[in-house]
Amino acid sequence: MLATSALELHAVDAYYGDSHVLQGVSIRLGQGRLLGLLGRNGAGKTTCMNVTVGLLPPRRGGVLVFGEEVAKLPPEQIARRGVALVPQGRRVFRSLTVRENLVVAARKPMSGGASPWTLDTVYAMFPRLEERKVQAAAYLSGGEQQMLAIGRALMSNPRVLLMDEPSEGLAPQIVADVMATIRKLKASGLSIVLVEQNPKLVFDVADDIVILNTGRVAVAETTDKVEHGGMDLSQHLGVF
Ligand SMILES: Nc1ncnc2c1ncn2[C@@H]1O[C@H](COP(=O)(O)OP(=O)(O)OP(=O)(O)O)[C@@H](O)[C@H]1O
Repeated sequence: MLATSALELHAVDAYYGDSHVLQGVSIRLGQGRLLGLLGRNGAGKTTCMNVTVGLLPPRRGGVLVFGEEVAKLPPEQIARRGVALVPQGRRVFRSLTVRENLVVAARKPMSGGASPWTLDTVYAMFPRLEERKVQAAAYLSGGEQQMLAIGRALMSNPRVLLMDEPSEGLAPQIVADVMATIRKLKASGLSIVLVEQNPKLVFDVADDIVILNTGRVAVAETTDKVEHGGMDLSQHLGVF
């Protein structure tokens, strides 16, 4: 029998108004694994994140967090169960200081979770944030804002971390830093979904890959199979 998944979307149908955006989407994230969620612009990746955190309740289907059904719960209740989102575009609180951004997100870990993240451990991971702790987030560079968005999610001591295009708009060296951070988080045992446009970035860190194409799962395989299995990915991802 399979071990309980960290996260499972089961036959999810989701709509924006009349627009049927996710059509029977099933995704399984194993505990301690990193799943790369790929797909072209508009494929439905962010919508999967919104469904998972309760911002867009699915019309049909289930969302299970460590085996517990959460699809009908409000976002706050889902966050309490240990799901944190690093949203696309960072969305830090621009008028708050770095420290305030982190403190407002603090939450005790669920019992049995990994060792707790605190201001000190977040600053140890991102020394740059400590250097800039009294600055308003609006004055941070894009890379620093991404560190802050990740640090803020960690302050909630999640069991499942969702990252929506964390490399977007960043210079290559900063992207490399973000990917190194993601590797460390995976090594700490966190279960992670990494949404990306760039398959090469994902192939480097992911255990498993799901590719969405116009709201449906087109591919769900191990990274090794996707990368070396001779699949034709161009129909789902374009040229890369
Ligand atoms: N708030 C909304 N209202 C109506 N339609 C939306 C809304 N947000 C997204 N959509 C539509 O839903 C579909 C899926 O969008 P989604 O943002 O999930 O895609 P994505 O794969 O994350 O793409 P991107 O890489 O551009 O972020 C698209 O057709 C998009 O136009």
